Amino acid sequence: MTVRTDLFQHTADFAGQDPLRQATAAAVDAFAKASIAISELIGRGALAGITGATQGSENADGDVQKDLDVRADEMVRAALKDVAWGALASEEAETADIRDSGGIIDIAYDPLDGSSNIETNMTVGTIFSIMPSVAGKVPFTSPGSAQVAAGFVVYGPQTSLVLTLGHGVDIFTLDRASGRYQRIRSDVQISADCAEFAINASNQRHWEAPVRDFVEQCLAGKDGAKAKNFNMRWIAALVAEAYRILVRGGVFLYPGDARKGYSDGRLRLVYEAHPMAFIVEQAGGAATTGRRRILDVAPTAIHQRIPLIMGSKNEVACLEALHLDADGASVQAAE
Ligand SMILES: O=P(O)(O)OC[C@H]1O[C@](O)(COP(=O)(O)O)[C@@H](O)[C@@H]1O
Ligand SMILES: [Mg+2]
Ligand SMILES: [Mg+2]
Repeated sequence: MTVRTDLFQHTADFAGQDPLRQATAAAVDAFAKASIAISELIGRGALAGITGATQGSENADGDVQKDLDVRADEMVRAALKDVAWGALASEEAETADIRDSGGIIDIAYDPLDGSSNIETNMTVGTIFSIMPSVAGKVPFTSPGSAQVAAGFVVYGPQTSLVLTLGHGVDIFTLDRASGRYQRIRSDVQISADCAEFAINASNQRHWEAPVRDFVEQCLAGKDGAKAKNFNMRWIAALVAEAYRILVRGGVFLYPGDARKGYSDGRLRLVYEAHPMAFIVEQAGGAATTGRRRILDVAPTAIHQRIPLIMGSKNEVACLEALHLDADGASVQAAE
C-alpha cells in the first residue's frame, strides 16, 4: 500500500520552530480545514441551500455576489480566527481587516473563484496568498515576490489543494474517507512547451494586437508560424485553468482589453494573480502581464486588476516578445 504524506504533516515539517513558518503553516492548515467544509457544502449544492443564486449585493469589485461567495468567505474567515495574521484581505470585503498587535503574516484570499460556475455544477475553487507582515509598511503593497506561501483548492471531481511554500509545488487530494488531504504529486513541473491555450474568445474584438496575433498563430496550427496544432480550453475558473496547466502544460490569458473597465483585464493582483504567479514560477513556468513579470508588481490597491498571462514558459516568452514588438512599433509610429 502506498504511504502518502498528509498535508498537516507536510506543513508541520515546514514550520519547525520558526515563528513566521509556524504562522504560515497554521494559515495553510486553516485554509485546508475550511476547504473541506466548503467542498462538502458544494457537494450537497441545492440540498444544502446553495443554488448559485445572486444575493442582490455586489462585492468591492462590482461583481454580483452569489450565495456561495458569501458562505465560503464566512467559513474561511472563521477558520483563520486563531491564526496570527496582522492583515486579512478578501475579495468579498471592501477593505482589509487589520489587527493592532500579534500579526506575523498578511493573508489575501479569494474564497470562491469561478462563481459563474456554481449553478452549472462546474469547477470552482479557493485561492490564497501569504506574506510576512512588515512593521511600518502598509499591508498588501509589497511585490508578489515577498510571498512565503500560496495555494489554491480546486473543487472538481476531486477536491485538490495545490501548495507552494517557496520550494516547489505539491498537490494534495482530499481523501473523503479520512477527511484529510494526502499528497499525490510533489515537485510539479510545467512543461516548457505546450499545445493548448485558454482565453475567453468572446472578447476577441476588444483585444490588443499582441494577443490577437498570438491566438491567430495558435489557430493557424501546423500551417502557421508555430507549425503545430493547438487545442483550446476555457473553464471560466482560474483555479481549473491553473490546475490543468500544472498537470499537462498550456498557456492561460486574461489580458486587458478595450471594454469599459477592462483595461487591466478581470483578474485581481493581490488574491488571484500574485498567488498563481508564485505557484506557476515554482513549477518552472512563467507569469507576466505581457510587459512585466507579475511577481515584480507591487499593488497600489487591494482589489486592483492586472492582465495575466501564465503557463508554459516558451509560449509565455512568445507573448512577451509580441508585446515588446507591438510597443516598439507604436513608439516608432508616434515618432
Ligand atoms: O467570465 P469571464 O470574463 O470569462 O471571466 C472568468 C474569470 O473570472 C473569474 O471567475 C474571476 O474570479 P471570481 O469568480 O472570484 O470573481 C476567474 O476565475 C475566471 O478566470
Ligand atoms: Mg476569482
Ligand atoms: Mg471569487
